[in-house]
Amino acid sequence: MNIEISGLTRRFGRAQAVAGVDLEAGPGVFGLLGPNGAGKTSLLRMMATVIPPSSGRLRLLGRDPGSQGQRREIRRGLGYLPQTLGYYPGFTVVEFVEYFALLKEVPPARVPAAVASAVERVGLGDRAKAKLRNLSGGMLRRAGIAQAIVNEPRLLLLDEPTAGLDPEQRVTFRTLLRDLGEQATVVVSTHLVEDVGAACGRVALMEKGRIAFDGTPAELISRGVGHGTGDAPLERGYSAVLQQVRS
Ligand SMILES: Nc1ncnc2c1ncn2[C@@H]1O[C@H](COP(=O)(O)OP(=O)(O)OP(=O)(O)O)[C@@H](O)[C@H]1O
Repeated sequence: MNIEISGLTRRFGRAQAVAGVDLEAGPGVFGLLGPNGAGKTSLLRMMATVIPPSSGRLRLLGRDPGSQGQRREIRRGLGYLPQTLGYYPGFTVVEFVEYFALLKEVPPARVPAAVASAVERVGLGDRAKAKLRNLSGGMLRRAGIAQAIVNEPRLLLLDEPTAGLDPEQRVTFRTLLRDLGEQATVVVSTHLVEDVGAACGRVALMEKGRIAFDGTPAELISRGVGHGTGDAPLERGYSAVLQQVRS
C-alpha cells in the first residue's frame, strides 16, 4: 500500500481540520470530494509531508514521514501540486520544472529527458521556453502539474489540478490521470464531479474532517438514486451523502 492512514487528525488552533481519517490506497486514481473547509487540503498536505499530523498513524510508500531519513526517501517518490503554487515569473517552463527535478533528487543525467517528457505530457511542449510571467492561468496550472510528475512519482497528490483548465485541456488531463494511475497512487482533490466520474476508480467524500463516503463512483451514484439534489447522477450522490451525515 502506498498510503496507510489510521486515526489521523490535524488541528490548527481551535479548528479541527482533520478529525480522524482511516485510509489505505494502492495504485489507481482516487478522487477526494467535499465542501469548502471539509479538510481535503489539510489531508493532502499531511500526505505531502508538508505539515505533520497532530495525532494518528501515517505511512507513505511503506515509510514513516516522521523520521527525517525516511521522509527524504518518500519525497523522492512523491509529486505534489498544492492549491496555490508559487512561481518565479522570470523562469521559463523548462527552468521551473528542472528546478523541481533537482529538488526531488532526480539523477542529473536524467533531468533533461525527464523535464522534456513532463512538459510534453501536460501539453506545454510548444511553450517550453516561454517565461512563466507570459503564461495564462491554465498554462501555469499545467506547469505546476509538470513539476509534480517530473520524478515519475509513485505517490501523486493533486489539489484542484483542473482549476483554470479549459474543457479541452481537462479532458486531455483526465487521460493523463488515468495513465499515471496505472502505476502510481494518484489522489486528486476536486470540486468538479465530472473529473471524478471520468478519471477516478475510487472516490472519498470528506465532511467536517472525516470521510463520510469511500467507494467507487458507481456506488456514490447509487447513493443518490431517489435522493439528493443536483443535475448529474454524481452530484445527487454527493448531496445525498452530505444530507445523510448532516441529519
Ligand atoms: N493554516 C491554517 N490555519 C488555520 N486554520 C486552517 C489552516 N488550514 C486549514 N485551516 C482550517 O481547517 C479547516 C479545513 O480546511 P482545508 O483547507 O483543509 O479544507 P478543504 O476541504 O481543502 O477546503 P476547500 O475546498 O475550500 O479548499 C477549515 O476550517 C480551515 O479554516
